[in-house]
Amino acid sequence: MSEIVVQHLTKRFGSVTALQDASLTIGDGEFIVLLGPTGAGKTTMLRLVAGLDRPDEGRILINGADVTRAPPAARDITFVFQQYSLYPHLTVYENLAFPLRSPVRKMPEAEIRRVVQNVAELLRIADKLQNRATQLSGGQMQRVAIGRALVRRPAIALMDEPLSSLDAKLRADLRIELKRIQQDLGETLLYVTHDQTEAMTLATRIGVLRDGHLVQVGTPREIYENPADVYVAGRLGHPPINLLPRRLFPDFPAPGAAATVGVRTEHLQIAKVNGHKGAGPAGRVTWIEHLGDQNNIHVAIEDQETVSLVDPDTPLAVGDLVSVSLHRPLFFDRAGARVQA
Ligand SMILES: Nc1ncnc2c1ncn2[C@@H]1O[C@H](COP(=O)(O)OP(=O)(O)OP(=O)(O)O)[C@@H](O)[C@H]1O
Repeated sequence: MSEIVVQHLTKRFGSVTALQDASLTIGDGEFIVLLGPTGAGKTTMLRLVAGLDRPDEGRILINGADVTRAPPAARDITFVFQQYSLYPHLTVYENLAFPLRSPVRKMPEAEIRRVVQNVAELLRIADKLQNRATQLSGGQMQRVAIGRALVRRPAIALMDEPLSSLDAKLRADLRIELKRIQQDLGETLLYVTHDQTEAMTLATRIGVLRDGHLVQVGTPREIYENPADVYVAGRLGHPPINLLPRRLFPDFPAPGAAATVGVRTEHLQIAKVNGHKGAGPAGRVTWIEHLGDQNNIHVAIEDQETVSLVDPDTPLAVGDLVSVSLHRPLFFDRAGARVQA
């Protein structure tokens, strides 16, 4: 069992506050993804949990023990970085066996063989065990790096954009495998990315960071459907959520404080109107993107550009007049905070 508690962590670098009062509890077997743009504080949080940096304020507990001042080696953690960090002169087998060979563990060689074989099979690199690390492809190397982090069953494995240096196809394959392995092993993970697809598909919970603040923590579905503010709403969804002034929808019931209406592309529904205007505000089709399985229809409502996701068979052309209807809109006040309907 593992539980990692991060309490009120603050880290400053000179005049920059990289992390401000961040608190998070990571339960056993959770896959927590920290999501945010560059400079948001994701790596800082990871490095503090790893013990590579010391916080200015706050505490870190791993399984009840306060490790805030403990060096990395004294914490029950492993990490994987963006760049492969294998021992190039060793074979894949030796790379995987290395973390198990610590003098403290005294693991018998037969047991090491069994564990390494098992992880190699999970990672689908069992046929590469005798290869040197340098004889592997990028994807295989990163597989081994992930295997090496998981092989000794740490309290928590920390991963900083481990898939970002791989090409898109490999990244998608390894993403699925990483999730499968994490589930099979019941591993606890803290994972940093700025890729929303990784966050949505890997995480049991996502922590959204902005300017050093952990602004919301929730399941991918909670973050997508129930964002705390305009910023979080804009982090997930591709194309991004439509953010429109309230005045465009005078007939739509909305809370008094609502200044902005947020509508996801799949919830902005449009219908062609012929001559007479339909219900709701009218818009004009300005651009059509054909994606194969769906079309992104760009619609101008007055001076506002919006995007609607429609079935590719819908007969629409640039210049068409459409009526616009909103489903499950989100409301935000002037400051961008969520206002409940
Ligand atoms: N060692 C350092 N010295 C000075 N400033 C730092 C240091 N490490 C991080 N920072 C600053 O702290 C802030 C947060 O950085 P951090 O690396 O945690 O962001 P990030 O969300 O991981 O970004 P990225 O996606 O680019 O890795 C940034 O403004 C960064 O410039």
